[in-house]
Amino acid sequence: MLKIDALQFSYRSNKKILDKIKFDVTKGECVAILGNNGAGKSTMLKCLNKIMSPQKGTVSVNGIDLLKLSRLEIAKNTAYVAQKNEGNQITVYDAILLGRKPYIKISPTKRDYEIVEDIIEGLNLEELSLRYIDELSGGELQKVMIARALAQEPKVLLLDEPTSCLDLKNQLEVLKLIQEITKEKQIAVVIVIHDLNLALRYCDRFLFLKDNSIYCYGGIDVMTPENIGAVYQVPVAVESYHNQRVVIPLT
Ligand SMILES: Nc1ncnc2c1ncn2[C@@H]1O[C@H](COP(=O)(O)OP(=O)(O)OP(=O)(O)O)[C@@H](O)[C@H]1O
Repeated sequence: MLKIDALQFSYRSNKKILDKIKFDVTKGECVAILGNNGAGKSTMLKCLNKIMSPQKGTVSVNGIDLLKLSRLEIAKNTAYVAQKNEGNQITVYDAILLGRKPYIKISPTKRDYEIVEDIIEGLNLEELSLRYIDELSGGELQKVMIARALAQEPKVLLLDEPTSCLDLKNQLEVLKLIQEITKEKQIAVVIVIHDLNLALRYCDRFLFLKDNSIYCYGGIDVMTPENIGAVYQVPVAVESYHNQRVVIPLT
C-alpha cells in the first residue's frame, strides 16, 4: 500500500539526513521505525506526508504519488501525529471532530459525529470530551491527537512516538487499539518508537535507521542481538518469555 523509493532529504546544511530510503508497508501492517536519537526517524515520517519535501525519491499510496497531491488529498490518505503537540482552547470533542475536516463540505454529517463518538469510546475519552485540550495532561493530549488522526480514517497512519507521554496501561491500550484498527481497516501504520519491547509486541516489521540509511528491515528475524547491538551500541539479549520476544540490555 505504502511504497517509498530512493528517498533523500537534507536540511539547509546539505548534510544528508536520509539517503537511499526504500521500503514498502503492506495493508494491515504496522512498521516500527527504530534507531538512535538524531538518526532521522521523525524527519523520515515528515517526508512521508510532505510536511518536509524530500529532494529525491517517491512516496506512493496505492500507486498514487503522494508528493504530487494537494494538502487536502494528502489528508485523505495519511494522518500524522507529531512527537510534540500543543493544546489550544477547543474541546476534546471538537479537536477530534477536526480530524473529519478533509471530508466535511458545509457542516459535519451524522456519520462524522458517529465516527468521532466511536473513537472517543474506543480510547476511553468520554470523561474528557468537554474539557479544553490546553487543560489536559501530556498523556491525555497525546491520546486526543491519536484520536483525531484515527477520525481522519487514513489509509496510512504515521505516528511519532505515540506512547512517549503515556503511562503503562495507556501505552498498552493505545497500541493495542492501533493494532486492532490496522488489521480491521487494513491500513498501513508507521510508528517511530524507542521502546523495543513495545515494538516487538505490537509491530509486524522493524526498520532500523543508522548513518542516514536503512541498516536493516524485516520481520521478527531482524530483531537480533547483533542488529540491536550494532545500531544502539548496547549489548542486549533477545529472549522468549511467555511466547513473547523481549529485549534485555546486558549492561
Ligand atoms: N528543522 C531542522 N533543521 C535542521 N536540522 C534538523 C531539523 N530537525 C532535525 N534536524 C536534524 O536532523 C537530524 C535528524 O533529526 P530527527 O528529529 O529526524 O531524528 P530522530 O531520529 O527522530 O531523533 P529522536 O529519536 O531524538 O527524536 C538530527 O541531526 C537533527 O539535529
